[in-house]
Amino acid sequence: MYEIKINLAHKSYSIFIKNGLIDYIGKEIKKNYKNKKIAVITDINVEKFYGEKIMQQFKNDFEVKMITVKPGEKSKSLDTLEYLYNELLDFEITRGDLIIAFGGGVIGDITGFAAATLLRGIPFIQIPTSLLAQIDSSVGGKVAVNLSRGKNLVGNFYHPEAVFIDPILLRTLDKRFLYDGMAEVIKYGCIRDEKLFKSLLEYENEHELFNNIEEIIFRCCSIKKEIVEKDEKDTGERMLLNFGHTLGHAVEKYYNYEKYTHGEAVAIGMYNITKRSEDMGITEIGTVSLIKEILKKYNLPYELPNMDKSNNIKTIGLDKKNKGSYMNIVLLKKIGNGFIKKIKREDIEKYI
Ligand SMILES: NC(=O)c1ccc[n+]([C@@H]2O[C@H](COP(=O)([O-])OP(=O)(O)OC[C@H]3O[C@@H](n4cnc5c(N)ncnc54)[C@H](O)[C@@H]3O)[C@@H](O)[C@H]2O)c1
Ligand SMILES: O=C(O)C(=O)C[C@@H](O)[C@H](O)[C@H](O)COP(=O)(O)O
Ligand SMILES: [Zn+2]
Repeated sequence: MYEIKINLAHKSYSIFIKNGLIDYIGKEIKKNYKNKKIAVITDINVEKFYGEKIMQQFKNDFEVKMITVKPGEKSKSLDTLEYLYNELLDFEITRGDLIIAFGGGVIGDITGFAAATLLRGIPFIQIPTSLLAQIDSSVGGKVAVNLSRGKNLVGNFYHPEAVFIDPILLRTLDKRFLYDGMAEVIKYGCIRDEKLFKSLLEYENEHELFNNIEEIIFRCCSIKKEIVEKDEKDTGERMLLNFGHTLGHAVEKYYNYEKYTHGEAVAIGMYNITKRSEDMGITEIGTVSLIKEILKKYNLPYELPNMDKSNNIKTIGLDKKNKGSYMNIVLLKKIGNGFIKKIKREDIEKYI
């Protein structure tokens, strides 16, 4: 079993990674939690595959309730949040109990935000089930819901008590969402780890990728740990994790979260901002062609769709990396070497 400890000034917690962990997760949780109510929040797809399995783990030792929402980004909304608050209150949950986020990034983000805010904070655990959630969203404490104006506009930093990752759960993941997660894996390679990037280019097939998935998850979570420990609140280095997201979030929102998944939109964002920065002489020549090659290999889009530019600029105006009249954008010097560039708001058009 891999264990990665996240050490923050105010809290520490562990990420456990092991094939088959789902089969004894109840025992692991029981080591630290007794006599508690547990509310498991999930979506319909994950419930279909693993609902019974997870309930089986808790039903003898805890009073447990499963709360299920519709799958997909549209569920990361204020309406779903209110539904969750009501279900949790019907269960008479208290701050002495436990909430479990059991699903992909959508479930992790909304459950984390509900846990952060209901009764001013209830402890929660992440059991991520999609690749994206296992390598990115379950770690680091960013929790949020979307508003109609944009992504993650209402949120908080609220860390889980622990993260339990079982890569075997990825076997039932739809191929589209496997690649969706690969976009964020590629992101880590771009900003921090040329070796990871190159190995992703070299895998001959999906079988080889799956053979290495536990290590890939470990590597991505380790990079995130290093960055989050230095800059938990996203005021500096953590912004690197937002590579491709300035434009990506605008693309997702422009199509009302229906046309592109988060990872697909981030792929478009990474390619297009790098194309511009390479043209401007900021990024080493050849970088964008490597990004194109890797995105094509993992069935990810890269071309910017024909969108209304002024609408995009308006959405980007709400990006959380903005500070007053300045924006922070994430660019690459080359593969494996990301940096943050401070630009004037009016200059953003040059980069997107
Ligand atoms: N908090 C963060 O740091 C952070 C980081 C990256 C992304 N995010 C957020 O994460 C979200 C995207 O996450 P996602 O890609 O996991 O989307 P998702 O939660 O919608 O999951 C993708 C799909 O896979 C299904 N699924 C999940 N696990 C499965 C399994 N094991 N077997 C079968 N089906 C399964 C889900 O039902 C869903 O249909 C976005 O909202 C994004 O903004 C947050
Ligand atoms: O953990 C981070 O920091 C990230 O930026 C990770 C991103 O992959 C993720 O999509 C995050 O939710 C984006 O955050 P936001 O601050 O741009 O809303
Ligand atoms: Zn992301």
